[in-house]
Amino acid sequence: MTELSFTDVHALQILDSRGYPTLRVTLTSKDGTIATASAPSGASTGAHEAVELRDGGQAYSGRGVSKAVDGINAEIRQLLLSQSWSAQRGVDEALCDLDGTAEKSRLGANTVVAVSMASARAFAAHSRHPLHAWIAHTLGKAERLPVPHFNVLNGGAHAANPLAFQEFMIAPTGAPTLAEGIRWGSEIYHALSAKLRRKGLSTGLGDEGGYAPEISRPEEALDLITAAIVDAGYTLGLEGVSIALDPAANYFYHDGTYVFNGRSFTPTQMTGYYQKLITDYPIRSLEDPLAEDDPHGWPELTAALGQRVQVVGDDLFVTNPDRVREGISTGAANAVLIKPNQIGTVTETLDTLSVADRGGFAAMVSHRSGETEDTFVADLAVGAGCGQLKSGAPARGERVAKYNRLLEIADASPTMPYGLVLTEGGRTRDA
Ligand SMILES: O=C(O)[C@@H](CO)OP(=O)(O)O
Ligand SMILES: [Mg+2]
Repeated sequence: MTELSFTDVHALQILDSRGYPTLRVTLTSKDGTIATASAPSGASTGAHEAVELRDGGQAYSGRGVSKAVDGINAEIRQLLLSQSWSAQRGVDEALCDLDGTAEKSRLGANTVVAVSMASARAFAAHSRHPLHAWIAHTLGKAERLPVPHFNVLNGGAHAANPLAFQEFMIAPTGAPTLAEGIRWGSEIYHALSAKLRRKGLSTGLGDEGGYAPEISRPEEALDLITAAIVDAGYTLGLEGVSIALDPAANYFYHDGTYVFNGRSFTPTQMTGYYQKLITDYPIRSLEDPLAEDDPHGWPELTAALGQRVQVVGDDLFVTNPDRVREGISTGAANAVLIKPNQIGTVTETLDTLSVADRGGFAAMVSHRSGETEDTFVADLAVGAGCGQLKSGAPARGERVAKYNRLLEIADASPTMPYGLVLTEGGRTRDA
């Protein structure tokens, strides 16, 4: 393949799904392709994530990104136009060098990730492959349509209700095809709305499009969701519809104790609490069940529950290959959440996927709570072959953009397999 030459680089400030400023970049190549990408933004961020650049020097999403946009239109433009490029890794390494900080704070992770994703699209187009196929080829993996994990009930930092747990997801693990799975998800989402209305509960939405009723106990949320699954005519469990939780436990962890619903739990008691939840409900995945600063709790929880459920590190690993490597050696979890903007470049994201794969960890690709219409993560999930994507509710444009992109890929590739990749014990694994 000939080298890729960029002829123009241009960024502008746009809005994200929460109505906060973010940025979009467009790269024009000599071969005539135009590649764009937009930066998403998290609300419940891990302490070790790469850092966004916002005007006024504060990490508050309400601030503008004009400095970040200027950085792309000046410094980064100059860098990308200064030579031709043989591979994505070269572009990403040059971006990291230009930034010069460990956490990408000078140019900003929002800047770097948008340029990196747009560049990956340019390389894919240059090689005449769809983005997902280019990713699979770069990783040496077989493509697979992921099980969509629909976040149908929101709490924590994503909603104004008193529910401490952040995300309650339904996963059509037993659906025969992606299209069927997406239909199941939408039917259950609407059954849940009807159920909430019958109970006089609000159907107002949280940041990811899930309902945010005024409830506080996780069990209440799980009772509503399992009832909605049954109301919609589906069975509970891996052969039907399973549940995945993201408690995002950082947000209710204070001085070594987990506090919610007027009760306090030690890390060991939290493991006992989750044990009961996974016994009582068809839960297959627990993301951030404990806080990022609870190094002893994680291995203990994974040893106790890891044969029965997927234990996913999000804030714990922040898509960082070194942190995942450490987690593999300590047995802190058995899976990693993958969000490109947590680490900053596509190459580092793919490196994290490879580290996880070699260490026997599963992976789930994820959107952020502040999103745009960019669908990069849909292609990433397919190309990684990891079998799982979470992109919020089956409603709201920025969330369904990803699910609709999956449907488009499925339509163009009728023989591509769909579903989780499971070990004999029923745990998720990479393909
Ligand atoms: O915690 C999470 O997994 C994410 C996405 O759902 O939320 P945020 O983007 O706010 O970090
Ligand atoms: Mg999370």
